[in-house]
Amino acid sequence: MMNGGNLVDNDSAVAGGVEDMYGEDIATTGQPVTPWTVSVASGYTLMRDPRHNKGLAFTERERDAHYLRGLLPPIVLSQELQEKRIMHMLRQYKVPLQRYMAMMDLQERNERLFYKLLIDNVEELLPVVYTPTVGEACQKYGSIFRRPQGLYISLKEKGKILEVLKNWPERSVQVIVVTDGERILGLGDLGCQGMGIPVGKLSLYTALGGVRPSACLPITIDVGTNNEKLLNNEFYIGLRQRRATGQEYAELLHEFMSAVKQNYGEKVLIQVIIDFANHNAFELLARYRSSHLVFNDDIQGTASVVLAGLLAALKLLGGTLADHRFLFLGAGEAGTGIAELIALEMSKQTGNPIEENRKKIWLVDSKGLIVDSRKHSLQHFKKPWAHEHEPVSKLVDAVKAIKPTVLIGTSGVGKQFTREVVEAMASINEKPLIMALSNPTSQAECTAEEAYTWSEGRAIFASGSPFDPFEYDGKVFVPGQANNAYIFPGFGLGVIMSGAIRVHDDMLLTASEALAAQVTEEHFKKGLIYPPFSDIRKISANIAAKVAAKAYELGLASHLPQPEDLVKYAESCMYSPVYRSYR
Ligand SMILES: NC(=O)C1=CN([C@@H]2O[C@H](COP(=O)(O)OP(=O)(O)OC[C@H]3O[C@@H](n4cnc5c(N)ncnc54)[C@H](OP(=O)(O)O)[C@@H]3O)[C@@H](O)[C@H]2O)C=CC1
Ligand SMILES: CC(=O)C(=O)O
Ligand SMILES: [Mg+2]
Repeated sequence: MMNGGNLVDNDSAVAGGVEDMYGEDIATTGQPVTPWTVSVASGYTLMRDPRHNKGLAFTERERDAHYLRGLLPPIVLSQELQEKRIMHMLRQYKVPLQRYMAMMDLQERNERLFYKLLIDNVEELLPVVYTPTVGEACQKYGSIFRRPQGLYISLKEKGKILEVLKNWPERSVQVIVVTDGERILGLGDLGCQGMGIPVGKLSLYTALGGVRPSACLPITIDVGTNNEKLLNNEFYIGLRQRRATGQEYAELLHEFMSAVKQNYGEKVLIQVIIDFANHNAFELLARYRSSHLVFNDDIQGTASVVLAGLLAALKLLGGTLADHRFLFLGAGEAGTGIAELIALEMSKQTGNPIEENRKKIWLVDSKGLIVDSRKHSLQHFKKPWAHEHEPVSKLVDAVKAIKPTVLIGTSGVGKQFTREVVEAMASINEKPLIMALSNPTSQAECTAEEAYTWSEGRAIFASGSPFDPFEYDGKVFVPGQANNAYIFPGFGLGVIMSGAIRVHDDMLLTASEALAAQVTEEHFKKGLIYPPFSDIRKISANIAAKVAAKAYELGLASHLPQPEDLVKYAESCMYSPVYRSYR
């Protein structure tokens, strides 16, 4: 059964006013089509339809009109009271995974109530549906699995991916978030169980960026896993084989990318690539960025959010971006992605060639500082960062040698910013800027408490997963959360509302500036370099407006004419979870 509302995609209308929504008319007699039927839900079916269910909030009139009498207890609750009741219930759970499961159950039961909770209680619930709890949920996905969410495309579907896409009940998809599960947060290869990440990210596209839930499609591509524990786990939900690589992998991914374009068209559909291992992630982005509307959240989204934090932090640190020296622990997707965007912004600001700016940025990988003598054996994305220097193997020695003003952790390995490292940063800088970006919390390079204590309260600190405020020497420090969740929802909305056909680096830079502009004096006083998530819908509308404006300026926007007030337009496009009345 199809849900009502939002079924009509005007672009697919055929002559004569008949809409060929399901491709039945254009299909030849030899091509299989899906026999969709559309019906109006009522009674028990209506209550079991998460998109339309209101539970006890169905009004007396709706109960009469929709055959619900007797199926519900007599009381009628407001959505606000339902929200209060469920928040109360959630707070009873002491185990984060129980909260996660309760939230997933709610999403499956009553979608609008799920989003109302998430929007109204974003700071409390973000750590539940997103990092860190989503990490644990992925690790245990096989055991906690109830109803499947999203689309699973495995090697078994090779040659049939277009048909699989047609099984998805929504026709007006605007954002696809896809993972192959090989690098889930800093937890490594979780194979098919990585599905929790696209599901979680897309719930943020809706809650934080206002993209309609029906327009969001989470996908996991299952090419096997090299995680022995999962392969030997009887509850594992994915293909029980080692990962396909090389041509077999490339062919499946190519079929997927082509099928998506064929099924949905290239206009106004952003394919967001997340948590792939870096060797595939860079390759996919390079291969498809000129033919598809692709966005790699770990490379591009992370870069944009960190640059925003740096631009804001300059108000506390002083100087321009080019006056600072940057050292990264971790030279993968996140590390090199951020480094490149910083260098690009420096070029925009100073007019210096990007090669010059790169020299202010140093990276350490698992083998030590990236230096010119290692160039021949480096992966291609590390080569631009191989500067002249003698080899240095330990991070603390790299800190002492490079004397960075900013230290950024993107290693996926916890506890790497030791006391020695933080103290070295604090001895070089009055206000050391330390970002421990690795997720989930267990993988953070250091905790907020460690950063503040070891720097004697002088560090400016932000982390990928949230930390509670910490009191040191009578002062309360509020750690910021440097997470791409600040950027991707608003960025996606900006792309969708402008009908941008490609993602351009200038759109990332403008998103950073838009986010940095939302940090106020009041936030700086608390040591924050990001605005609070509680303002995220307003922040996302601003990011969306700036991204859309840039798309129009670059000639990449296809929704014409350009709306006059893009912030207002962004706000008007945003999904609201408030219940609708049923006739
Ligand atoms: N806060 C946020 O918004 C985001 C956070 N992240 C987090 O960043 C982390 C890394 O992600 P990503 O860049 O995609 O991963 P990658 O696998 O692409 O990169 C990891 C890098 O860390 C290096 N590394 C691993 N172990 C060590 C070590 N012990 N010492 C020094 N370097 C080490 C690796 O070295 P080598 O190359 O030699 O193997 C590699 O260069 C993850 O934990 C992820 O959760 C990612 C995206 C967004
Ligand atoms: C936040 C995110 O995208 C990651 O940790 O991979
Ligand atoms: Mg990620």
